Amino acid sequence: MPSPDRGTASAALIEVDHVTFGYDGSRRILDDVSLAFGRGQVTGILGGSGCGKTTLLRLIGGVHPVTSGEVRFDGEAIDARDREQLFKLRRRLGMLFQFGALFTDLTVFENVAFPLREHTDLAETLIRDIVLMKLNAVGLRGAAPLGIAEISGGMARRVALARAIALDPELIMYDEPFAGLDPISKGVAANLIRTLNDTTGSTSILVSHDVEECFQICDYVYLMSSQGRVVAHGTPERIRDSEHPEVRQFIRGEPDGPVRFHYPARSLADDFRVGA
Ligand SMILES: Nc1ncnc2c1ncn2[C@@H]1O[C@H](COP(=O)(O)OP(=O)(O)OP(=O)(O)O)[C@@H](O)[C@H]1O
Repeated sequence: MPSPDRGTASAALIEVDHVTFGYDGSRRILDDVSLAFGRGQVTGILGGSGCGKTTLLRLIGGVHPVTSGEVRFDGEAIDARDREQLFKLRRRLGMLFQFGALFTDLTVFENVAFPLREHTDLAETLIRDIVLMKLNAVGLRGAAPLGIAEISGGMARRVALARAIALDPELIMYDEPFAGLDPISKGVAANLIRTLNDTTGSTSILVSHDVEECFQICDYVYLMSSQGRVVAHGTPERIRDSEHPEVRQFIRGEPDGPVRFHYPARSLADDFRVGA
């Protein structure tokens, strides 16, 4: 079982330390996982559908308490039951949800202004300047007055990105930022994530199925297995060169291998009453 690289752990903004978690007692989603997210770095979490990537982001955001182990933000253990701590934590954290989750009845401008109005007492003129600056950073200042229905999926993702960085978070978590995007929009989104990370000095965690985009922009990558474990971790180069069969299957997108195509089932003979 890999553990966080102790050499970088002290520089880590987030440490997931031997965490086990299940939504209920019947099934473990994460099984004794340890990951470290270096300050100023973009770290990718790759893995097939349902392996617990989004769950991991929720634990970092303090949405659910861990069953065992500890998640630390800047050295402080996150307690999902401590509302005061969570309020402060969430102020330091930006989240880009799967498919953006924008308010469709608000304009592009209003969507980005939303967290500023919710979390600050800034004057309207200052909010206006910040919103336009954030939209400028994602290339959409000119789209400020448009409705969400009037913009493309790729633009919507960028608006969600502008909203995620509105409060200058120290940590930005991206859940499937490339899902449903065409190759050009994917490339634009990937470049933006890297550029925003570097220009704002924040730390980014990127959950994705997209191996190439992830490898292009990440400093470090974790690969999770369907059993809720970390299979491999390292720089994209190291992961790409890995001889581990499950890593190779995932990187090459092979339909069958250590990760089985078939969900566990009774034998064909049993199900079709053959040879009974
Ligand atoms: N709120 C919940 N209550 C119970 N089970 C859940 C809940 N959310 C997710 N799960 C289950 O936990 C497992 C992991 O889900 P999760 O969304 O973390 O996976 P994922 O790796 O992010 O998948 P994907 O790549 O498809 O988004 C899945 O089997 C899912 O059905």
